[in-house]
Amino acid sequence: MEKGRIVLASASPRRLELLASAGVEFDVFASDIPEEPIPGEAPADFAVRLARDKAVATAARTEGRWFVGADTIVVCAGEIMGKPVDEADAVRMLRKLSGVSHEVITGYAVYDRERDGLLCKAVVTRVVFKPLRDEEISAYVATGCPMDKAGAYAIQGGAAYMVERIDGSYTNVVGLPLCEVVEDLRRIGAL
Ligand SMILES: Cc1cn([C@H]2C[C@H](O)[C@@H](COP(=O)(O)OP(=O)(O)OP(=O)(O)O)O2)c(=O)[nH]c1=O
Repeated sequence: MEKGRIVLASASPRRLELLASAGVEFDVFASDIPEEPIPGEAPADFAVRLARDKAVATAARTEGRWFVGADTIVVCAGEIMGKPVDEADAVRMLRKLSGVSHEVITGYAVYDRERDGLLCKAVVTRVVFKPLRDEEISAYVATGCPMDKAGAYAIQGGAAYMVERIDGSYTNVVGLPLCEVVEDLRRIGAL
């Protein structure tokens, strides 16, 4: 694989690690896209729109052929949860997730600059949390870990023990549905 042809449009260390773990060679270029849902926008459409914007905006700013953008959101009882704005917000989100089922949606997009082609998808994983005690929530929030995670938790970190069940892709929850992304990159000739 010729280096520099795939660009991951992300500042997320999780996405970088996941894509690298699949043996894909790529460059990284962080995008800076405002993340606000349009009123009435369906959650999956929102995640895909952001993923597309990240990929396309990055293509305008740096060299490369294929640009991969992604966005992960948590959806619980109709609420789209991005990253918490502060610790109180993280506590609120974790209380809401306690003992119930929610969806983690990662939208991803691959922009092919040479063909001006765009591939976009959303992958959904269902996650069920055990009921959380207030002390568990406050201890976890005090670690600081929830602050840069959608839904205020990291399944790969301190929240692993809170997860009772998961139905669907695990890497999708961490931030990039690896199986699907690698398959798509192969299909479009990027790998
Ligand atoms: C639910 C969950 C989310 N997350 C992370 C993945 C994403 O990094 C983050 C959601 O924020 P995103 O806005 O999707 O991504 P980002 O801002 O971190 O990076 P970029 O936009 O530059 O690509 O939450 C976990 O690491 N573990 C989890 O279990």
